[in-house]
Amino acid sequence: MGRRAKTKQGDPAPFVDGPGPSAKKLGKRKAEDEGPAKASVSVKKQKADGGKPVKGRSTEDVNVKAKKSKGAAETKKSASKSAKGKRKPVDEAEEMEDAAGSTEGWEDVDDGVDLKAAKKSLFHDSDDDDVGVIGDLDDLEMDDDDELMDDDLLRGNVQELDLGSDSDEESEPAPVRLKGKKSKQAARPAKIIPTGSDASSSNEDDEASDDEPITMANMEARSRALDAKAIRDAALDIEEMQAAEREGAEGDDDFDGEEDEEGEAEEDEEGFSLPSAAEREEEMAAGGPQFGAKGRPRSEYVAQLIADIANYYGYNDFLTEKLFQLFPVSEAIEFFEANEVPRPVTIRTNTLRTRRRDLAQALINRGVNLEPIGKWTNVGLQIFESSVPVGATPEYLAGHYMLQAASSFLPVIALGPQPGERVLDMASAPGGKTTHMAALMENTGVVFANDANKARTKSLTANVHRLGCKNVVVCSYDGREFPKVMGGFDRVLLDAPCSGTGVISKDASVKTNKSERDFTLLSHLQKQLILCAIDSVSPDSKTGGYLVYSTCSVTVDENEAVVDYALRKRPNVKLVDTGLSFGKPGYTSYRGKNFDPKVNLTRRFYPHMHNMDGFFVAKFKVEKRTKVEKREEASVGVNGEVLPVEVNGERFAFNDEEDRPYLEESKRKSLKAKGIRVRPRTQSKPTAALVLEATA
Ligand SMILES: C[S@@+](CC[C@H](N)C(=O)[O-])C[C@H]1O[C@@H](n2cnc3c(N)ncnc32)[C@H](O)[C@@H]1O
Repeated sequence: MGRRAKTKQGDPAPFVDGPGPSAKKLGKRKAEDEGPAKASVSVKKQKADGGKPVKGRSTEDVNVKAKKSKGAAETKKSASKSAKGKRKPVDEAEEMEDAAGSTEGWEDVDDGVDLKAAKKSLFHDSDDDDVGVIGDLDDLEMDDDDELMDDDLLRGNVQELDLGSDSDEESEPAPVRLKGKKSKQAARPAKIIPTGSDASSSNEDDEASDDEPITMANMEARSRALDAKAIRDAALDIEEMQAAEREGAEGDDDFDGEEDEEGEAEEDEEGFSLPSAAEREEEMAAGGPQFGAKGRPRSEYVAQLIADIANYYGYNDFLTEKLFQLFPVSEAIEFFEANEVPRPVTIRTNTLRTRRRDLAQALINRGVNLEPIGKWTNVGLQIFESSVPVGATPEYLAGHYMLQAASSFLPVIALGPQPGERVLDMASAPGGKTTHMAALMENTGVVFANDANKARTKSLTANVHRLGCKNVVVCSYDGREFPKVMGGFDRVLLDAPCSGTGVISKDASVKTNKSERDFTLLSHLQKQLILCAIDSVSPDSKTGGYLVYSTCSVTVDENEAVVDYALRKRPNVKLVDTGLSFGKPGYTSYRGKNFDPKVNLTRRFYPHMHNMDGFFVAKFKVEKRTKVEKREEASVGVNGEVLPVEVNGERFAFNDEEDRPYLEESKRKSLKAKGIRVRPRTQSKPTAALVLEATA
């Protein structure tokens, strides 16, 4: 059983503008980043807390606790703030601005607003009649970050949510209600939160907990702490081995068994003896240097660590390895750990209905404790605590805001739709990004909001109405039918169906229900969709000619590999800068596979680094095709074409015959979703016939 099943989640950490995590803690990758926030997570810190986050306690609190021994006074101050009731958000926002020496990020709040007069309203019992997601997920069980925010969050107190259970899409939505005054979130620190991998604080706590006698009450916690320590130690072992390997490679000249003047092998301070030439020969004969216990190669340690992570966090082995491979060892642990912590609750101001400062004031008046998300968005607000259900306030019902993950703002910001344009949102339900685009376009031009899953277009339509978008046309086609259905768009957003490995903190089922085949099929679908998306963009557009491809997944097969594939298949497109001020550059090479160097213009976002859902954004400019360009003909239809795909770095082509049942099943579901009657499985027709039926 995974760790999630054993623990309740703590409260989310805030987004904090500023430099990314220190190089010391997260290595070079992090030092380069200037993310807006840092997830405050750590296996080490959890050890001090018995190996699990305490319910109702934020990660900041965990860190505050870490500091307690050093600064009890500071913590008391926070606690007294909390005891007095809700904090004064704007005062605190001002404090933060002062600290940052800037007023950006809160620029649209009236300075003179008397927020002390803010009063609490009671909406605890209001029913949210917003339309939740109805019906099944699409064929490939797409994960949908926005939906989880705007629909799933409506089903209960976010802090009480059992994130380990599958969301029930049919269930009656319940209003979101964050914790009220009692929430320990009020004690959160206002600055960048030190990572839990802070060795000094962790050690203090380690010692304290080890000294305690073992009792029935603390036994379980201690056991979890030991598990966490084992994983951490294994990670450190592997890092040491990697360092030793690197040193070995670099210092080969010094490491050839040369003896010093006395004829003895060099010894380090701890009495380590370098192997003699004979020993090394023996070692090489046995298959190369062995680390750790004699006869145990590094790969065994890595395999053991992966198995431990899978067991501890409750992932299947395949996905654990896939995710583990994305990062250096210690960062991988941070990633897995961050997936155990909910991301901050965020809302997007609907500028078609209100301004952020007015919305902020209205919500503050209702007892909501909030702040701007960061300088990179002028419409986002982060909710820290609320005495009212934020999914059922009058402002929510009147469409003044959308409950939306911060990461979901990114592709729309990158796309930058302009007033008067013609835009396609190829996979749009439940409409978080569609409604954002409609607002940026000031309700002018037209947004075609498409989704293959007809059932999901109901929540899309409901959101379009609630937010007052008048320039949206909802339609339901398989995205691969574009541009045949319609083309010539100024801009296209393909927020592709994906595995959801970036939103594991919201949907823990991803940990166990994704297999290698899922990733192969998803990558295949994404490649088909991206070519159709490219072909739907008008290269003649006077104002645009752009495509943004995004996913809420962190795997390379669903991101860089898809982008690279599109670049190879469509010589008339090029990658351009996303315009996003933070995020890690995409991989240009991964596990022996090299991508187009321009893939470094794409951006990756991580829970452990940016305190937002894992996300990927790529922006393309579509240009006219020239005659000289020899278009590598892509097989993008739905009738079982051969497409090269990557699985674990290896290329192979789809076998039409083998895949036919999957393709047919997929088509069948798609037709059913459109309300078209399909024959029972036993009498299913060949795929080609099904396609004809679909287009008839
Ligand atoms: C990540 S979600 C989209 C979230 C949406 N963009 C938003 O911001 O609210 C992916 C969507 O793709 C849809 N989908 C799956 N396969 C599709 C296809 N072949 N064509 C079009 N849409 C598809 C799913 O029904 C799902 O709603």
